Amino acid sequence: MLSLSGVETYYGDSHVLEGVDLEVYEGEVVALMGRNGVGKTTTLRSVLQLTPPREGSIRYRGEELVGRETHEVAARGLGWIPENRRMFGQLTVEENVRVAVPDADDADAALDLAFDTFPDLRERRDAKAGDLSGGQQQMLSIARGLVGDNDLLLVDEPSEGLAPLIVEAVAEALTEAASDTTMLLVEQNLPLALDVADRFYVLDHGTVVDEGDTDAVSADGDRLRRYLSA
Ligand SMILES: Nc1ncnc2c1ncn2[C@@H]1O[C@H](COP(=O)(O)OP(=O)(O)OP(=O)(O)O)[C@@H](O)[C@H]1O
Repeated sequence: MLSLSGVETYYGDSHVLEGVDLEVYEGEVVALMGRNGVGKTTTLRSVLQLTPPREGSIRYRGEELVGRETHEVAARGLGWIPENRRMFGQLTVEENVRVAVPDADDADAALDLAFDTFPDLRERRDAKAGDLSGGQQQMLSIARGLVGDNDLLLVDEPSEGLAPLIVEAVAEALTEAASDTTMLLVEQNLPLALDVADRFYVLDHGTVVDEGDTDAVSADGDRLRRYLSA
C-alpha cells in the first residue's frame, strides 16, 4: 500500500533521512521506532509531502507521491494524527470532530464513534478544545484522525506525555481503528507499539537498522531496547 525507497530528506543543509526503505501492506499496523531526533516525524512529513524528499520514491497504491502537493496526498485517503495535537482551539470538542468528517451526513455517527472511544470527550463536548487538558486534547486529536475516513493513517507518538490510564484508552482506540484502517505508527512506548503493531521498523541515523514482526521482539525485548534507550 505504501512503499518508501531510498528516501532522503533534508531541512536546509541538515541531512535527516539518509535513504529510508520501508513497506506498509494493506490492513497492517507498522510501528516506526527509534530514539528522539532520528527522523521518525520527518518520515511521516516526507510521506505527506510536508517536507518533500530530495531523493527517493514514495509510492501509495503504486502511485508516486513525491512531487505532489500535500492536499493531493490527503485526497488519496492518507490521514495524519500529528504529534503536536493540531486542532481548532476556539471551536468546541463537538465542532472539532464535525469539521474532521468529510461528509456532513456522517457527522452524527462520527461523534458517536469519537465519544464511545473516549467517553471523557462526551462530557466535554461543548468545551473549547483550547480549554481541555493535555490528555483530553490528545484524545480529541486521535478522535479527529479516526473519524476522517482515511485508508492509511500516519500516527505520530499518540501516547506522548499521557498518563498510563489514558495510554491504555489510546491503545484500545488504535487497536479498534486498526480493524479497518492501515496504520504507520510512530511510537516510543515499547509496550504500546508491540501491543498495537504487527510489524516494526527501527530508525537510527536516518536509516532503517532493524525490522521484523512484533511477535518476535515481544519474546526478545533487548533487541529493540538497545536502539531505544538513550
Ligand atoms: N523544521 C525543522 N528544521 C530543522 N531541523 C529539523 C526540523 N524538524 C526536525 N528537525 C531535525 O531533524 C531531526 C529529526 O527530527 P524528527 O522530528 O524527524 O525526529 P523524531 O525521530 O521524530 O524525534 P522526536 O521523537 O524527538 O520527534 C532532528 O535532529 C531535528 O532536530
